[in-house]
Amino acid sequence: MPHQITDNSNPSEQIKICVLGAAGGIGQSLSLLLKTQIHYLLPSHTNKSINLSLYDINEEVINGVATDLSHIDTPINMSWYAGHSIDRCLQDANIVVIPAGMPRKPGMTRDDLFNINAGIIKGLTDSIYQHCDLSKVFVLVISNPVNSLVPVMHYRFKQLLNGKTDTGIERRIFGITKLDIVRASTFLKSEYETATGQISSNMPFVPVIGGHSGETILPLFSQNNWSHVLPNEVLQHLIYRVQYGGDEVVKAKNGKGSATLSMAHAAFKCVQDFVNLILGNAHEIDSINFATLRDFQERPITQGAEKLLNRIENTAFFAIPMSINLQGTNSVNYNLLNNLNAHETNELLPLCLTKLKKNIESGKVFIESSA
Ligand SMILES: NC(=O)c1ccc[n+]([C@@H]2O[C@H](COP(=O)([O-])OP(=O)(O)OC[C@H]3O[C@@H](n4cnc5c(N)ncnc54)[C@H](O)[C@@H]3O)[C@@H](O)[C@H]2O)c1
Ligand SMILES: O=C(O)C[C@H](O)C(=O)O
Repeated sequence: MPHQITDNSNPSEQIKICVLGAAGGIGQSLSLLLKTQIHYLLPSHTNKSINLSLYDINEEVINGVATDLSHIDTPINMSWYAGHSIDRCLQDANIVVIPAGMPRKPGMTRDDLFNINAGIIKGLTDSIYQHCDLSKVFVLVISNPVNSLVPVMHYRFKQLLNGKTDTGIERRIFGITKLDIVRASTFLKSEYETATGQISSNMPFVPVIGGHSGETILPLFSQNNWSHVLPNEVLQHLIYRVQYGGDEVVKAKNGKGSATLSMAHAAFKCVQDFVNLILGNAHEIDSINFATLRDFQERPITQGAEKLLNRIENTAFFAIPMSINLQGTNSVNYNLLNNLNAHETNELLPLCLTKLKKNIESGKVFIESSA
């Protein structure tokens, strides 16, 4: 190792996507999607190319997986690395996606993964700090517990940067919570079709805000008309299913890990957005990600939601619709807070915020006490 295949392109015309933990369940499936699909975003006449750069600590598996992927006939350049070669993997990266870390087994919570995965994320943050251009790279964290590991990365960067804020990296670190949105959409469609007897070829969009664990996951079914035909007990069941969808998969896999295929699909959707942004296909993308809200938000909000907004901002990290440009989060769209129903406002949100704050604090304390 390391390996590089057919890469004759000029680095300035190249978009480099790194997957750290590429030999794992999510890493392999995501890398397959990227190798087979991501070039469709390239305009037909372009001098730009996409380079997929894979890394894992498991040298044997990454070597096999990447060699296999490298035979696929798409115009995606590939390179792969293991062990100490992470520097070459990360050099010139535009997007770093991180599914590195332990998955759950039945009986475990995501918080039970904290000790081992926080150490992994701290180490990878140090590598990104050393080898990436912090004024351009986007970092997308998949590893669990997302609610604590995004703060681990955020506060580790703060520590390493020692007061310097000129790179703006804090605006370009995101936790991927897209799987909750994917699940909310899938489960709502199924309940809607059962309730109405109507089959639809469309998928309903349900914003899911908050965090990515149990009651910190806040699906806003009130925001989609399809849910309005459902009886209250079905809605309550839907909320529970989205909040504990991860457990459903962990139980079904019976000790062989957690969601990998649906997660790879969700991560691929996110990466597509960022590639579109970097290619200039979009000047700004709107998406829901788990990120810090402090320090940079605009406040296009009506009076009614002001109290809610303060509670969310005090939590410091939260998944909510945001507009992102090449510099990172540009503005946070708080408008949907004006339309929450009473149950979402008075019961679900307070529970979410209480638990989320604790998870965020764990990440912060981990970095402060391991300086
Ligand atoms: N955000 C979400 O919605 C979501 C969904 C599903 C799973 N996850 C999480 O994603 C993580 C990965 O899940 P998985 O099923 O792919 O696990 P996995 O065990 O199959 O793969 C993890 C990979 O990470 C690698 N790895 C470990 N330490 C590393 C390091 N320091 N650098 C590089 N690679 C390293 C391992 O060698 C392995 O190949 C878990 O923490 C899981 O809980 C998150
Ligand atoms: O549940 C898990 O541990 C994995 C992931 O967070 C999920 O929601 O499927």
